[in-house]
Amino acid sequence: MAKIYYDKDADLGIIRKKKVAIVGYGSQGHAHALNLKDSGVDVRVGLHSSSKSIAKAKAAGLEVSPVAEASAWADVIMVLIPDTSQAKIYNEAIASNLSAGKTLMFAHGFNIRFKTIEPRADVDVSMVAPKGPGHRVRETFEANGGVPALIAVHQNASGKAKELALSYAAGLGATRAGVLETTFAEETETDLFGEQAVLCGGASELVKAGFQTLVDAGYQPEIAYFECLHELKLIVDLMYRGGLNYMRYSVSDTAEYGDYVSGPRVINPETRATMKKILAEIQDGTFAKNWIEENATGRKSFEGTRQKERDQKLEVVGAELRSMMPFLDPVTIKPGD
Ligand SMILES: NC(=O)C1=CN([C@@H]2O[C@H](COP(=O)(O)OP(=O)(O)OC[C@H]3O[C@@H](n4cnc5c(N)ncnc54)[C@H](OP(=O)(O)O)[C@@H]3O)[C@@H](O)[C@H]2O)C=CC1
Ligand SMILES: CC[C@](O)(C(C)=O)C(=O)O
Ligand SMILES: [Mg+2]
Ligand SMILES: [Mg+2]
Repeated sequence: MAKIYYDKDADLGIIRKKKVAIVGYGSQGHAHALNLKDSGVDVRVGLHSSSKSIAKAKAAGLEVSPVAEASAWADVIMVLIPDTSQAKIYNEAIASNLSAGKTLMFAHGFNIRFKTIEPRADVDVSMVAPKGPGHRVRETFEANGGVPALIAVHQNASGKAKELALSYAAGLGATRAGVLETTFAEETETDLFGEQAVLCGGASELVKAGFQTLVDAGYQPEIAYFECLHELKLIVDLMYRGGLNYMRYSVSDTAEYGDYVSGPRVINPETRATMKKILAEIQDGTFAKNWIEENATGRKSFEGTRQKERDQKLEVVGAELRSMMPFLDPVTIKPGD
């Protein structure tokens, strides 16, 4: 049985007595910094001098310092820059400011699991990993809710690493939803698998393949967009509230019958075997090695794919349709974002 912690299990007073450096002000960074600040925690954001996030963080009322300075000032250092930049920044600006008794924290176990960061033994190393995108971590907190999170302790020099991680999770709003205890290895492997096979890779390819099948068969792209992307959110919202059972209760019996007979033909034994292979490549370090190598050699393949994906017909049609639905608060991703 998973060990799950809620508000009543966490002491917010622990993190309120600490100085917390949030390194990075992107998707997770802005959410952690602002939620903790709103929870009464003494927060400072650490960014490099040419960072385009400095202005945003200052405009939100946060104090900003270079990463080394923020790390020297802090008792707790949360690393929230991209996974493949963390080892370099850790070696250049954090390690020498990480003295005995301090706490180093992560929101994903990648660099500890794959040993690209190996902190000194006399510091605590822990993780609070939200199970949701950073912008949702902030929005849900502002609506008095929370996004669930995983906590783990890699080094417990003080003997109090878990209590501090739980307190941090409370400041973030995660104990309102549930905080599950895990290890760095379990978080890293399940998170990478989930985003690749289901949440990002699996869902995107499913949407693209459905859209393309309809368009190739001569149906209107706008109808294909509404059918395969827009309505997906409405369906997933039902799952979010009541699981597959509530979704199947709400859709027609015709849709439910189609779900049972056709779903297993899309996600078939071959797809399941591929999922196992993807998991094995995460576990044996192949995925991490390839991703680190891609970054070290200039991200050519990644950037090329990103551009192609951004320009595809599904995105062009979708942007047009969303612009007619201001109530969705549509977002346009521009080059450089
Ligand atoms: N995205 C998410 O929702 C989730 C992320 N995580 C984990 O959280 C961590 C942070 O991810 P995420 O929030 O997506 O990161 P982002 O890509 O959003 O981080 C961007 C921030 O990092 C700064 N940054 C980028 N490169 C460097 C660098 N080389 N040196 C210093 N600062 C840099 C950027 O500064 P600049 O202003 O210069 O751009 C910006 O402030 C990762 O470990 C990730 O796995 C965990 C759960 C969900
Ligand atoms: C699903 C992607 C994620 O793991 C997340 C938002 O939880 C990430 O790495 O961004
Ligand atoms: Mg995740
Ligand atoms: Mg992830």
